[in-house]
Amino acid sequence: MSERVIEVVAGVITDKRGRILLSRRTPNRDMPGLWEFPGGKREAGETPEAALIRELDEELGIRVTVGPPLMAVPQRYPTKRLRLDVRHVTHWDGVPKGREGQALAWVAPEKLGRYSMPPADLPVVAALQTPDRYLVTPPPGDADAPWLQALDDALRRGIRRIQLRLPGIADARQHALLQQAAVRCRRRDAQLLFNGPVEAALAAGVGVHLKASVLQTLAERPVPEGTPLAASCHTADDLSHAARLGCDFVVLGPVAETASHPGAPGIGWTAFAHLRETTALPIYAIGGMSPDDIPEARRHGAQGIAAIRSLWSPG
Ligand SMILES: Nc1nc2c([nH]c(=O)n2[C@H]2C[C@H](O)[C@@H](COP(=O)(O)OP(=O)(O)OP(=O)(O)O)O2)c(=O)[nH]1
Ligand SMILES: [Mg+2]
Repeated sequence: MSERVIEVVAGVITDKRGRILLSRRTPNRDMPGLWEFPGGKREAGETPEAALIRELDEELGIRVTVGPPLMAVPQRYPTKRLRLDVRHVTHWDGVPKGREGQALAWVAPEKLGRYSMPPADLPVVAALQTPDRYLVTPPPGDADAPWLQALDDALRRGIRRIQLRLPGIADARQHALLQQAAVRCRRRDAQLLFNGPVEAALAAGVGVHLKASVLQTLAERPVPEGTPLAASCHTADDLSHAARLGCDFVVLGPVAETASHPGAPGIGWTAFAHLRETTALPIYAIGGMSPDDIPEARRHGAQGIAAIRSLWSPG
């Protein structure tokens, strides 16, 4: 991992209808024909904002106001390493034109998946389409009612992606909680993934979350396309295996020390970003994370954070 990292800055330009502008790479460059967020390489001494303003003028003929960062994706390609720094563009003047002969398309966010994009863009698309928080449930205590109440509270607070994890709970009780959680999530249009037997998840009509140890035993996708599939990853090997199985997203960590594994140090953000480089999967950072960590997670290529405590009973 010695080569220089190429710094690229790109913009999410949104029209009044919420469609996003993509630009098609021309035949004479690398990755020809792929669609991308308009932008380009930062020049020496240039800030990311100045680079984006210059690139969008050169490539599209528009003058932009650069808004907040969406995320930055460290990515390793066969012959280079880059860091794709993606910014929202909050305002622009002029009519975008393909000034370098490139095709342009305005695309509704939910349709971005129909466009072939470079690997570094896949986590960015996921961040535009799916939640920045992935709640992992704690097991219930003696009674189910307070646990179900806490689940409802989390849904009411806006949690829309949940891993049902019930370590140490007997099968019959797990099954009953799965049914009740599935109903509640469906009502709120939230995605539920069961960290447990695949057959039980399929019968309940929910997705599957694979433990790292289970992930490694599988040779192919254990659920049909369309059933959400995620996995817990700790190593580059876990990540490549999850990508081969066709996981929709993964969690990677522990980033920091966590109350569920006291004394086990986290891998830290630098190691997280190095692992992130090796895959195009959308990733949530896990391990001692709270919503306050989302901006830092996004600077290191995560689309957000996964957590038990800070998302289950905040404050
Ligand atoms: N602009 C942009 N580049 C991306 C995206 N995703 C991605 O992997 N890349 C890669 C493709 C290229 O290897 C690199 C950007 O280089 P580029 O060729 O567009 O650079 P540039 O606009 O400065 O053009 P040039 O003067 O170097 O030809 O980043 C993306 O969404 N937008
Ligand atoms: Mg460019």
